[in-house]
Amino acid sequence: MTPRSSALDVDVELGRPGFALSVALRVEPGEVLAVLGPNGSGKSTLLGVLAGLLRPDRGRVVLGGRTLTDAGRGAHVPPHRRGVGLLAQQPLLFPHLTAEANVAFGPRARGVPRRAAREIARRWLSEVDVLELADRRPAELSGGQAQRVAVARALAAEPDLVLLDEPFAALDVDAAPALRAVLGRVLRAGGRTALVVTHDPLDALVLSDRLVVLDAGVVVEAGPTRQVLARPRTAFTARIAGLELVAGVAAPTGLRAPDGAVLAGHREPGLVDGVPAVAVFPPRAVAVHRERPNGSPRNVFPVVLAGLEPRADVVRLRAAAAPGGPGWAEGLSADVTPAAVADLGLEPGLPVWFAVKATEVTLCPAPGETVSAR
Ligand SMILES: Nc1ncnc2c1ncn2[C@@H]1O[C@H](COP(=O)(O)OP(=O)(O)OP(=O)(O)O)[C@@H](O)[C@H]1O
Repeated sequence: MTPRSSALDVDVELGRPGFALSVALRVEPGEVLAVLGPNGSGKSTLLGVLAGLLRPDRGRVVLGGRTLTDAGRGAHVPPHRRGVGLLAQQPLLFPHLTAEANVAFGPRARGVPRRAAREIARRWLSEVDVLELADRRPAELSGGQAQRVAVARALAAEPDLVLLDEPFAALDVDAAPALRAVLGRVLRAGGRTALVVTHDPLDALVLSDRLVVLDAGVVVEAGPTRQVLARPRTAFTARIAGLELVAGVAAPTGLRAPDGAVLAGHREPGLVDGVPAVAVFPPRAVAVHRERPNGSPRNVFPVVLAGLEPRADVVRLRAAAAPGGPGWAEGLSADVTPAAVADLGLEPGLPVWFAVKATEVTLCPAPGETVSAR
């Protein structure tokens, strides 16, 4: 389980009728980069170029100083020699092999003797919490279990770069958060250089240090994940981010914000008290009141309305910090119906209360804070 940390440098162009990918990016050794973007923006095409399944028209892919692709020189290392591990949406395990033999496959292919490969496989199965399933075949595993075995298999091969293609897309809502936590842990512990393609901003938040947003084949935004999602520079990113964020530290009762206020929420598996964390919720989960509400478990805080923007079927309210209220409320949004705006007589400058049900808030670690030194 030697950590492998290689930098990835990509500068490629690939054209198709009606579509052009033109991407330059660098992933630092041990860094996890998320690639977010809508359907057809080129995410899978980029992964295909990195994995060696597609040849770009122009440019280079360099991993840990090795040139994997150089279109100008016609150089192209084939997929299985790249030191690149791909975790696809479907686990793609060998059906006739046990979980253990599936994971041992990579080490065996590298020439590791049988017993040692078996030990490596068992270590990785234990790492992803499925050691007790070592003797089962893929048909005897649930989707979530099979995907854990696939994670173990990808990492046991000691790739210099891990590519994750929507790794939770095929899982049900219960299995996805647990696997997300496991992946976050093993990628970080191993200091892996990784690139994760996803539609889901929550995946990006839990797994990645940095984020790029692709649209129509080009990078439209890039930066530390939390910063990009919390303060999107383009309306496009704001729309896909679609999340409100409060940063703080994980505490037994929730997220402790810098002013000491605690936001209650649903904890992502693996969240450890005392680490930097974020509370995340969609603006539609925020209810607005003229008077302080009582009752069901809610996170309630005073704000001043800074602006009202009509959207498709809602009005987005922008908050400013209220005098004496929490500073972290500055810039938060609430989506309410036009009827609620009229009923409550909402207008800029009005002091109101925002209330968010704890069940609508997700508490997750803020990896960008803990992992990346930059
Ligand atoms: N094999 C192919 N042949 C021709 N065009 C393709 C092929 N695969 C993808 N495309 C086109 O290339 C563009 C980029 O597709 P790509 O699959 O990379 O997008 P994506 O961001 O991964 O989308 P999604 O989120 O839907 O998977 C799209 O216009 C798509 O229609």
